[in-house]
Amino acid sequence: MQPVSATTSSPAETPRRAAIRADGVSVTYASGTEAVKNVSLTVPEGEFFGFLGPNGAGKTTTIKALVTLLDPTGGAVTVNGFDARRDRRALRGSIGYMAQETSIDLELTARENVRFACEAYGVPRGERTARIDDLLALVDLADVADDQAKTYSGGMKKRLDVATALVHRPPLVFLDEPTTGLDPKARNRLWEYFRRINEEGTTVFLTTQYLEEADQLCDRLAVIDDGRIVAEGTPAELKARVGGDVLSVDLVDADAVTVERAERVVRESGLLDGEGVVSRTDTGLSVTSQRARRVGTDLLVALRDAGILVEGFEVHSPTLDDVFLAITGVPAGERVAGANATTGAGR
Ligand SMILES: Nc1ncnc2c1ncn2[C@@H]1O[C@H](COP(=O)(O)OP(=O)(O)OP(=O)(O)O)[C@@H](O)[C@H]1O
Repeated sequence: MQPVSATTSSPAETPRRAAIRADGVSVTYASGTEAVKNVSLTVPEGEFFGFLGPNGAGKTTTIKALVTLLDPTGGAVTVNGFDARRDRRALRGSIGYMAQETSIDLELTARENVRFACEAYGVPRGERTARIDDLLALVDLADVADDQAKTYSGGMKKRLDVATALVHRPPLVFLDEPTTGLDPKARNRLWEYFRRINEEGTTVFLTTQYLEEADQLCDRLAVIDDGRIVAEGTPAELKARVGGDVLSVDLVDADAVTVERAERVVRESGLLDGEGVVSRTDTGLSVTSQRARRVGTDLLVALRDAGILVEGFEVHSPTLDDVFLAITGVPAGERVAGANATTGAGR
């Protein structure tokens, strides 16, 4: 293995080695699309790291550069101490990768799929049977291990995908939007496995569009938008960056003209004292401010005095959805070309 540099954490902790290190990584596709622009990040061993971003932000392209499925046009990648250009084979052997598209063969049973993965990853013959049984038990597919994968639900197929990515017991696993399209129950079940794997020492790099998923699972997050990392920190740090509480106001008429008028009323009320952020939402407004709790009622009165009917409201501590809205200007999971609905209240 190549020597790896250590990452520093709090002075009291022993510095952990970096499982992933990306230095100024850029990827421009042949079409000219600059999908990833000068991305640098370090993930220490043992961390559960989340990589968030809206559709087309560059998450999959970054993951592909990290797992050597594509060569960056600029920058350097080191994973588990292996340089992505020089030690490609060794790097690949040291990681698990669950792609967005399934890699299982639907005609085969779960057992056959995992056995096939064992062969592909060179798991010693004598260890295979026990390894297969362990993994199928881990993802709760032991009872249906001999049924063809085509008879499985979406959640079961994803769980089989996870099992095949783990056959060689990699110290680091990349999960690219592993729960997209699953119902909440199936998603929760996968979260349990991911947690368990991480608790047993596996470093996890997860991309997701689901902010609750990131909040539930991740020690630390980076947000990518339009190919650039725009925020990084623990979920708590990112929420603190929002700067205050959030007043969500649902309007009776949430048409563009009324919402714009409501936004103007809030901004010109003087109640926010020049700080805070007012964002338009599908149902009305979101007002993020240190003063949201104190002046919430007065803002509602100002709207009523302007003839704008309020259907409902609530004040809450920031969630990652609010972080996302504040950073990228669009609600999570939405990408509106050319639109930026966030405006500073005092501007
Ligand atoms: N093979 C490709 N050739 C050209 N452009 C591509 C290719 N793959 C992705 N892109 C473009 O690169 C940008 C980043 O795409 P990428 O798939 O990395 O984003 P993402 O954040 O993973 O999105 P999603 O959440 O939709 O999967 C997008 O503009 C996309 O259209």
